[in-house]
Amino acid sequence: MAAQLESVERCLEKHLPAPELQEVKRILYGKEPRKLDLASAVVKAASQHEFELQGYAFEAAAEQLRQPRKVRVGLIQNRIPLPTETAVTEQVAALHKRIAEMVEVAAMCGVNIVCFQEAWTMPFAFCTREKLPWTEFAESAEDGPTTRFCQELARKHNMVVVSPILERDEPHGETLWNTAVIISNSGAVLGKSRKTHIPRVGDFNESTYYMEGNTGHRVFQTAFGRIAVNICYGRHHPLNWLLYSLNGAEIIFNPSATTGELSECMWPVEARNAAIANHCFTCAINRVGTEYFKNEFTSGDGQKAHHEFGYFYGSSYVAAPDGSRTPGLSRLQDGLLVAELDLNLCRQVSDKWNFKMTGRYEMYAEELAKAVQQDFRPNIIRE
Ligand SMILES: NC(=O)NCCC(=O)O
Repeated sequence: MAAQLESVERCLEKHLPAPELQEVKRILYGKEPRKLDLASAVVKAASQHEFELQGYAFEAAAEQLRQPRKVRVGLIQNRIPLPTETAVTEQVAALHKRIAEMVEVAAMCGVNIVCFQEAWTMPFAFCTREKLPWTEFAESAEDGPTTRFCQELARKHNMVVVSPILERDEPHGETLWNTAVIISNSGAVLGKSRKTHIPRVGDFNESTYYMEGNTGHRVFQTAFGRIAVNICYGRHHPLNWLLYSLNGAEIIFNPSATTGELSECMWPVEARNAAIANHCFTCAINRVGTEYFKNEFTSGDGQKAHHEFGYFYGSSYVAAPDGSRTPGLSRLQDGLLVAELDLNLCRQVSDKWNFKMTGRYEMYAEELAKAVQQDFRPNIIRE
């Protein structure tokens, strides 16, 4: 039943009278980003390929010494096109095909940096705790078929591609990782960023498959700005966002896979709060739909075994450092969200709110260093 709601914003638009709607939007979403005027050919292409297309621009004040630094990001959310029982190579090929057609439209919209959802080349099968065939979806981040596919996209469209995959690290004992590969608009692999925090909640049994990432909080200098990737569960960890920001990230992508019962009330808050707290843009992406697995699995909660692990509610959005945000993409269908970001807004908001100056990092560092010691005792004053 809940899965039938298209989006919170559509619901508000449908039911609130115009003046109240404007006021509710102002309070809930902040300054409304301008709607992008997308060419009719683009709108038609999206509709032909049966996905939603939305476009917005976040503007910054004009400055005397700096030109506007406008970059267009594209967030892609999608269902898995084939049943999970289909041969691995067929599933991957179908996903490549789907993403290629969506990226084609992103290119028509002038997108400079595109990011896909977490583990985009596969069903989110970690709930099953089975190894085969799911581990067969793992690929080399440096030269696997998906990275080569994304390199072609990057070259063809002069676009930076953020490609979150299940990585098989051959030189290190063929270990598995949850990794985002960052491909420059030149087509070169700029590097990779591994998921820092592995969930231990509900059916997200990912710790059965891979370890906490060891790539730290690296930031990638691209032709269009400095970007970082905070994969899914990392969004619950404010220090994770902070460290990408301390390393200079202007845009932090959060490719995710998360379900309604578990996290939907947290979704609109976390990435948006990170944009505010760190004076940067954040881009939250979630997959869509219900994925069915042939073999039943249990959730270790005494309930009956089941074949699905919940509804992935889409709702991808972009948040800006001034607290404003785009509406979410649909909860129900594939979608491309295009957002034009003037990166000058990051410093403008920083100069206004000064969190990087008012933050007491030395004090936090000192107290954290004590808190992780074995002999630590909480600093509680008692009568
Ligand atoms: N993929 C993933 O880390 N999901 C965990 C659930 C959540 O963070 O909402």
